[in-house]
Amino acid sequence: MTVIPRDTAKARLRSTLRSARAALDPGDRRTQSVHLARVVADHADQLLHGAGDRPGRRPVVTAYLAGDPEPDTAPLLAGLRALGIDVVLPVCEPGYRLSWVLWTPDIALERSVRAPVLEPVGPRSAFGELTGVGLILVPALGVDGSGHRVGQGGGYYDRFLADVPSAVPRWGVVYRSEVLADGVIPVEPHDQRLDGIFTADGPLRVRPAGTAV
Ligand SMILES: Nc1nc2c(c(=O)[nH]1)N(C=O)[C@@H](CNc1ccc(C(=O)N[C@@H](CCC(=O)O)C(=O)O)cc1)CN2
Ligand SMILES: Nc1ncnc2c1ncn2[C@@H]1O[C@H](COP(=O)(O)OP(=O)(O)OP(=O)(O)O)[C@@H](O)[C@H]1O
Repeated sequence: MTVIPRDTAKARLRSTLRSARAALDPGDRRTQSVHLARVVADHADQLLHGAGDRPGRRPVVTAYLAGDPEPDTAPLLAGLRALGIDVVLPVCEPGYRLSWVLWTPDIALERSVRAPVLEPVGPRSAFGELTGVGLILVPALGVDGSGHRVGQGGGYYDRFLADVPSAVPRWGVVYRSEVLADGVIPVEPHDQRLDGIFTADGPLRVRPAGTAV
């Protein structure tokens, strides 16, 4: 099981954000999740750049299977698939690495042995084995206006994003109250910045397109 430090400024912020998220009204969470799915579907195309320009091949988005009280990604996954976009989902591997499984609506799910999340059961690929990935959707508890992110604390996405070409856009998915003021998130050297934030209110680009990490 993932070991997470609890006594740092970031750990305290994580804990505050977790409590605030859990305190959101469930109806509001559902409504925001549905709006979020629409926002992502409406903007995926322009973010995907040339990822779909491969004859006969579908563009690919990396997403994730949300667990309560994260914004529900079920409508989002279905919405992307309805647009002809392949969605891949993460599996937690040893060493805080992620592998990826192609999502289908009827895919079997099982609880991860490494983190309290559900994972798809199916053939796994390393990110480098995937072709056509044009957008990375990143789970977060909060993101600030410079693209700094607080996640669940495993460091899975910081490690993953460090190895992904910066040309592939990486966008956080949060409730609108989780867009934080600059300076609130303690930044560490390993932290990977995001290019933008999806909320129910729309896309918010926080770094100019093409900026190097
Ligand atoms: N839906 C979802 N899937 C994901 C992530 C995520 O943030 N959300 N991850 C993003 O990296 C990875 C899993 N990472 C995680 C790492 C630790 C915890 C975790 O331990 N959470 C506990 C807190 C334990 C504690 O308080 O110490 C919890 O939620 O109760 C959750 C996810 C990959 N899959
Ligand atoms: N590229 C990396 N190489 C080595 N260790 C890393 C790297 N990125 C993060 N870590 C370690 O992972 C741990 C968690 O990092 P952090 O608190 O930033 O997680 P997080 O971004 O909130 O989590 P997650 O990405 O799983 O949602 C820290 O102990 C950090 O040192």
